[in-house]
Amino acid sequence: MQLQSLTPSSSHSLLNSIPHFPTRPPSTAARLPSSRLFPIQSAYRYDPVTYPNAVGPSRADWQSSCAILSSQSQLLSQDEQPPSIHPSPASDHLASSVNGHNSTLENLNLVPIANLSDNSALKPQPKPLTITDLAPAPMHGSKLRVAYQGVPGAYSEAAAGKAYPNCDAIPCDQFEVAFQSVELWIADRAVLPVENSLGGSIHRNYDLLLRHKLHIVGEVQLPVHHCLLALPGVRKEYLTRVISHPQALAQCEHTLTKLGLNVTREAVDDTAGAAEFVAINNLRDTAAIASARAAELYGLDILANGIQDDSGNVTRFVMLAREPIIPRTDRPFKTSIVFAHEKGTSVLFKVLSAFAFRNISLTKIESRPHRSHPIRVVDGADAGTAKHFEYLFYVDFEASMAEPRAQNALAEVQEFTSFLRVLGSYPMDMTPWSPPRED
Ligand SMILES: O=C(O)C(=O)Cc1ccccc1
Repeated sequence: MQLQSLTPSSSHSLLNSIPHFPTRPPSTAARLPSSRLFPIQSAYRYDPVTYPNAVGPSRADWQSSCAILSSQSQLLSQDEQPPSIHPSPASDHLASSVNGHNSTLENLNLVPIANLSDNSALKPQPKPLTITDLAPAPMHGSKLRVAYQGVPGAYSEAAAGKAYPNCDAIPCDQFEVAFQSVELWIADRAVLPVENSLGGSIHRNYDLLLRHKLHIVGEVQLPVHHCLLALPGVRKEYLTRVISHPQALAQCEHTLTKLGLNVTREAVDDTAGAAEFVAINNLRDTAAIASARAAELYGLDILANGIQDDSGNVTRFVMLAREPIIPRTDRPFKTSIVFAHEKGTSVLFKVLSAFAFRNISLTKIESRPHRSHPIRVVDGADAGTAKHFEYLFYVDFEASMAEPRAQNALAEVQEFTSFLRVLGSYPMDMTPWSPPRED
């Protein structure tokens, strides 16, 4: 995997290219003049002496820009339609490209038939689209851009690299920004941690899946190997505080006590961000729980290695895209759904029996209270009415939506529920992994 360590100039060219990206017309936010993307200074000063291995200021520029995009995009309607594959009249002037076919409206031959001259047979004809042109694929060079929440060295970045070797991993300061960078065609995929073998489900991220229209197109399971990191020369006895992502703190709770540390725990947004924070602020009383790679990037020492309470600590991440993938049956697939019903509890029993009856194994079931926020249940005309549900149920099952048994199960589920959404049908991560050896 290649890190998104953009030079200032490449960072600018990335953002300057936003108005020219898409085959599909970019949204209002993406069409902002690029000059409006750079009024904000970096949140911190990049100091190459303090962190020789850290990424440069361009990452902060990138994050600032994402933040601007994020705030701009909140002005857009929630119900904005996904951009159409055909350029709209307003964007006819834009050169567009379909997976490497550089094209304007004319040479894509999308003009009305009447505009073709009689001797059109003599004219060079456009190259026909092939099936690969229609598949969701990166629009900007051969590298997939994968947005993740956190800074370089975060586990989500490693998950992006496992799912898409050779991708450009793009750090975002919030999950919301990672989602929106895909929705706005700045990134091709977003990576989202959803559950951990020790800490359980990451509920907030399930809620995000529902608030956005992205589709799950893949999953990866990542063994997570935590380290205790501090500034060079700092000893465990000097520590009064340990900071990290709440999941990482939970996963190391017992080991921290066993190490004899008398420290307060403080939660921050991501593990590598904690390491960066210790380094930037030159904190000699604070350690971070993060990866060995974060130690290397931010110039910290590893005081203790493999401090997770369970050596079989695995986090599951899902990969999100604007378009669903076409489900197949030639390899194991998983499907994720979310459903709700206005009243009555027997619906859960009925739904589960729809799967049991067809021998479809469930790998996950999660319920989320959902009293305060109404969900818009869209009808055929895409109008929709707001409905309040007591609980939402998230279910993962081991079948592909290309299989008749899965289709029949969902047809039945639909009969019992008032709200049903397929979050995605995607290949299961079958890679074997083994816990790292404890020394
Ligand atoms: O903070 C990170 O590095 C993440 O990617 C989230 C996370 C935190 C703890 C375990 C796995 C993923």
